Amino acid sequence: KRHKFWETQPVGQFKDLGDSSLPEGPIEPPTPLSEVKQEAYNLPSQYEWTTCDMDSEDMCNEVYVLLTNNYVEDDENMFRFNYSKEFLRWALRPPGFYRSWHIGVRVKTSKKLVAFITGVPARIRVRDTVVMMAEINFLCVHKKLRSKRLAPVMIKEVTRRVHMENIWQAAYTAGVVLPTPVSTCQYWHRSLNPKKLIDVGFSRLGARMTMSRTIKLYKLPDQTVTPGFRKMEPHDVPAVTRLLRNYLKQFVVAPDFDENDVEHWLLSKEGVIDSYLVESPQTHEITDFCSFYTLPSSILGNQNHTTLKAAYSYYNVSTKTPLIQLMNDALIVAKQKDFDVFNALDVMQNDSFLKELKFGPGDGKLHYYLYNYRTKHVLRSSELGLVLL
Ligand SMILES: CCCCCCCCCCCCCC(=O)CSCCNC(=O)CCNC(=O)[C@H](O)C(C)(C)COP(=O)(O)OP(=O)(O)OC[C@H]1O[C@@H](n2cnc3c(N)ncnc32)[C@H](O)[C@@H]1OP(=O)(O)O
Ligand SMILES: CCOC(=O)c1cnc2ccc(OC)cc2c1SCCC#N
Repeated sequence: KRHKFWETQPVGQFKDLGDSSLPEGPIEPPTPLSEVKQEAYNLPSQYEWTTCDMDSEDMCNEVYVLLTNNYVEDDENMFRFNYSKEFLRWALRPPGFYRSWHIGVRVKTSKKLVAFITGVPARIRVRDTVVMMAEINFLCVHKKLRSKRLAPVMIKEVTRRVHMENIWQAAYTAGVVLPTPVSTCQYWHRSLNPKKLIDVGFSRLGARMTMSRTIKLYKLPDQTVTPGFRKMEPHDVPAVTRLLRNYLKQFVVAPDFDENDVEHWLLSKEGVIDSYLVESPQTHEITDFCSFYTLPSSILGNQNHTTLKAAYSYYNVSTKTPLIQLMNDALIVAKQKDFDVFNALDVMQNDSFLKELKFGPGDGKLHYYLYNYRTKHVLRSSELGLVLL
């Protein structure tokens, strides 16, 4: 497949696969800041760049509406991600964020927002090297403006703005295969509301299974079972940071979270992120942690249901409680909160609980990418300690 744009970019190229003489690390050196292009890339004449201030209710709403109608759908067009405004504000304003990296494209005449791309700064460790990167996300072009090569311009513009902050690497995920994945993961789904998943056509009644038998199969206890299992609170940030930093050391690629990052990314926020921990009733030590984020999806073309309430496994650490028991408690809490499905990638040690907790494999893959950073080998999904939103 010809990748006319991606072949021009400092990313692993398919032709280089297998060439193990190429060293791990940056593909191109930084450019002197004085040589970074100062002016924005040219858009087709009827469009203009805009910076989307997510603090502004109106702008945040415009972004929400664009994504709600034009963002990612599954291959069968059954679902479309429906990130909430609160989620977008959370995802786009971590410590050290740049408003200039929240980039929109408007129609000059109508001022309608028709495209969007974002970056947020993140310290990402690759093996023993911590690299300042931009996490790129929410790339979206309105359905009516597709296949006009707008995406490469959006990507070059966010690259330019990231370069202006003296950052030269990026991390991103996509369901499409581009040059060249550092790793490829699989989605897994655990039904919490099997009747709804069957109604919308995602799941099907198993052979020789009745609906009541299926509901019984996925039934969960009303209460969590682990002693000391509770919601994370602000005063837990130092202990959770220690626990998480130590746990993430085992993975080849992982965020280098400090206390500020943990406070932003992992403290519970109603309807956005839920985080729990196990505090030993005897020693009051924090021994385990689990978290999931809330990402609903619009259900496309169904008479009885409009929204799928989905929880997505985020970061989980088990040092005393068996991971299977910890994650079963996460399922129990998600069911209590009326989620329809609990999704997880086969990253980190998730493979150890997926089948036993009755997750089923999805048909979608998620490819992980680094920009301007080569890894010696393609990584196994269990070597990934990074979850992007
Ligand atoms: C140092 C800092 C560096 C920062 C930047 C790092 C890199 C960040 C990269 C971005 C990371 C985003 C991560 C992220 O947001 C998470 S992945 C979600 C992406 N968004 C969607 O799928 C929403 C629905 N689809 C659309 O809005 C459009 O189809 C999009 C906008 C996706 C493409 O618009 P279009 O109208 O359908 O297509 P053209 O404009 O005609 O352009 C075609 C070219 O775009 C390439 N393409 C298609 N999908 C892509 C994707 N998901 N990543 C990268 N490239 C993608 C494609 O291969 C082709 O290039 P090629 O000819 O070389 O093959
Ligand atoms: C019921 C299981 O599927 C999903 O939860 C779901 C929901 N919405 C989507 C929107 C766009 C979409 O595009 C790839 C996929 C989904 C999926 S499956 C992959 C995400 C996970 N887990």
